[in-house]
Amino acid sequence: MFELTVRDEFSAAHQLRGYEGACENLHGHNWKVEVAVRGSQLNEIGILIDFKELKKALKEILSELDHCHLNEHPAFRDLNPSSENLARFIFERLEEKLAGKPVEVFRVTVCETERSCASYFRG
Ligand SMILES: Nc1nc2c(c(=O)[nH]1)N=C([C@H](O)[C@H](O)COP(=O)(O)OP(=O)(O)OP(=O)(O)O)CN2
Ligand SMILES: [Zn+2]
Repeated sequence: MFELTVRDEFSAAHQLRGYEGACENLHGHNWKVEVAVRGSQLNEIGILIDFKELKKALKEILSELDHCHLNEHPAFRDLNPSSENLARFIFERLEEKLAGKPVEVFRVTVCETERSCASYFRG
């Protein structure tokens, strides 16, 4: 089994509805995102999937979130744009984009700061 990871980032504003504290107010983060995919079948040149293809898929998803007020995004109108929910959103979008490819999305990690990250994976 092989595991590949790619990383990217986006900047966005959010507010955590119902949070008791400053995070309920509108504020922003430079979110860092890491995606891990797994698979076992290498192609004839010895790669699982081109890093370029993974990075392009991730970039397309993050461009939808970049410079947005996340609470106004259709996915987060009724769901708090927490790091956890963002990680799951990116995971599910990536699964759609990589359908039919020889990899499984394994884990998506979203970091609000260098010290605070949430990961989503299927347990
Ligand atoms: N489990 C989660 N907890 C919190 C989330 C979240 O998405 N999942 N989000 C927030 C807020 O977005 C807040 O902006 C971040 O708070 P915090 O990590 O405390 O940010 P600080 O800038 O204060 O970071 P320090 O590491 O304390 O400097 C809150 N909680
Ligand atoms: Zn925040």
